[in-house]
Amino acid sequence: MATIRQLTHTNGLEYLQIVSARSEARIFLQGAQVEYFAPSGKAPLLWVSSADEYQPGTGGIRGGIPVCWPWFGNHENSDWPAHGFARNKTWDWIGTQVEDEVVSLRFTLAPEKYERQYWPHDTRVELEVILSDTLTLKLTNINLGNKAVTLTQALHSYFPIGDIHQLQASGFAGAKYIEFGAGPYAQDGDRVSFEKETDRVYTQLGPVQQLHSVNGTIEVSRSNSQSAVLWNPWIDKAKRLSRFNDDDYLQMVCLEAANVLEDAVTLAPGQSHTLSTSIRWLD
Ligand SMILES: O=P(O)(O)OC[C@H]1O[C@H](O)[C@H](O)[C@@H](O)[C@@H]1O
Repeated sequence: MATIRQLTHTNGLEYLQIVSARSEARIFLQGAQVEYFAPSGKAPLLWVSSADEYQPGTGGIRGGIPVCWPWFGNHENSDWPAHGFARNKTWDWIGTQVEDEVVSLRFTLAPEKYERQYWPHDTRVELEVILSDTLTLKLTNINLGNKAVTLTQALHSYFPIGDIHQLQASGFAGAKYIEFGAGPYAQDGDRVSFEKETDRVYTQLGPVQQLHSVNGTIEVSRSNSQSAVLWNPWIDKAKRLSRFNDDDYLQMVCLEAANVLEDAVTLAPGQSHTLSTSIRWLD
């Protein structure tokens, strides 16, 4: 029988703890951030830094799946916050469904929490988190106004890959990427391995990638998304990053289901769009 408890972290943030026959998860209301997910009998599928202190408003927890909305990365207005404001705000938990030990939870960021100087638009944003043997996130935007709205976004997933030197990411054949402001480059082959700072914004990317790690293979699939970000900060950036240990780069990689660059979402009045990603252990 699935249980859902609303708890308060020792440092004050509220979260939901969900335990079912299929999986165990924690979701923080700040940012509607999934911070922990493990299918029954398997290792956690998400990575979190031990350096994070779970403080409010610091850009979310360094790990799990921060929601980057209503823009991804640095805004063209350089003093606007990186990755939007949604990851710093408390979302409302608005619905729960349990069927056959699959738990589905819905969250929304109320318009009164929007930073209006950045987002004057009349939109509704909702995140559905589906906890089964697989973790699925669906991020829906609806344009309730009478003008077209364009946004970029990402489900910024951090994965526990054990040893970055032994990681191979696959599923990139045919894609293009921009890195450190340069490109687009054509992807060379299907696989990516890591030997330096990597911060690639892929476009024209197929719907399924895999992370072949010493911990096993993680499959990440996406829908309504032709773009994704592949990130490891490596040695120097690890030292500069907040809420991150110097050697954390060895153990994590981010593969972020996105709508960025030419894959940005433009919604006509009344139109909706759902970005989704599913994550599972393959072995
Ligand atoms: O430190 P944050 O604002 O959470 O950003 C963390 C990272 O997010 C993305 O992966 C970007 O591509 C990186 O350039 C950035 O460093």
